[in-house]
Amino acid sequence: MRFAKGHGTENDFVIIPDPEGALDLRPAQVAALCDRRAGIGGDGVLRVVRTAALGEALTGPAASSQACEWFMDYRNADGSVAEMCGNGVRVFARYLLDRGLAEGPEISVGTRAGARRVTVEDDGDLTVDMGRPELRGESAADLADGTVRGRRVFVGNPHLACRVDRDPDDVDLTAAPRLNEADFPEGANVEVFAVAAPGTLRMRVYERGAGETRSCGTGIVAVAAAATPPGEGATWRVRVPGGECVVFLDADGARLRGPAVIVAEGETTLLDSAAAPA
Ligand SMILES: N[C@@H](CCC[C@H](N)C(=O)O)C(=O)O
Repeated sequence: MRFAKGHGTENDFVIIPDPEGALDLRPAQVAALCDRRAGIGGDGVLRVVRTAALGEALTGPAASSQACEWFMDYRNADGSVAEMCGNGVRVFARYLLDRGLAEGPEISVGTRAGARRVTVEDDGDLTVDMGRPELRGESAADLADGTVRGRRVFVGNPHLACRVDRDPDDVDLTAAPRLNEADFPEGANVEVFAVAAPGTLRMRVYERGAGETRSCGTGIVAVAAAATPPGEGATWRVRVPGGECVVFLDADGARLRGPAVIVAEGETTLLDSAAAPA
């Protein structure tokens, strides 16, 4: 089976081309591909499938994806399915463009959170229309070194964006955050962030289904939305351990700009990981 490897601000993905939807990618196989010692290694898998061949009902928020030629079937490193990935969709678009499977400067990618328009910038960065982040009240997470409080933000997938009054590097993210299940029945990605300078945020993230990662595009949008006074627009630079993205917020929603690169390609065999559910 062919694969490619790519990343956006070091949020890294195994890309599996499956244009005709021939693969039945099981969670244990995804976990094996993402294993950093026994596999290729990645925070998730991007299965590249034609929307017409997906074999999955696209209803609710996903319905607008029906109009897209290509669908990003996103899986977390533990094999679970996620609705959306802000870094992944840029890497997915880069893969389509590099392989001549789509033509820029604008392409639309189907996701379980709906269609996402990606624009190629002159310097090679990609900008994604991320829709309107929904701010939904407060919640808390228990971390290894204490409790953090934050805003629940929905960016197609669920987030708890927690502003902390210390350097995010000093927060202990070694253990999975414990969340209020009533607030997050499907789990959530947890961000800790602080204002580093006017217009600049610093953020770290513990991703649902992947653990601490070096970046999370939807998380970057979530903290930008949480840091912006209600009803106002804003532009935020958001620094993460793996680099930097920019978020533009206005009445139409959020746009996420950042890099995306393909670093390798090759062949692999689909194996089951003993660590993941079959
Ligand atoms: N890294 C991604 C988010 C991937 C999905 C997330 N772990 C979830 O389960 O919601 C991003 O760049 O947005």
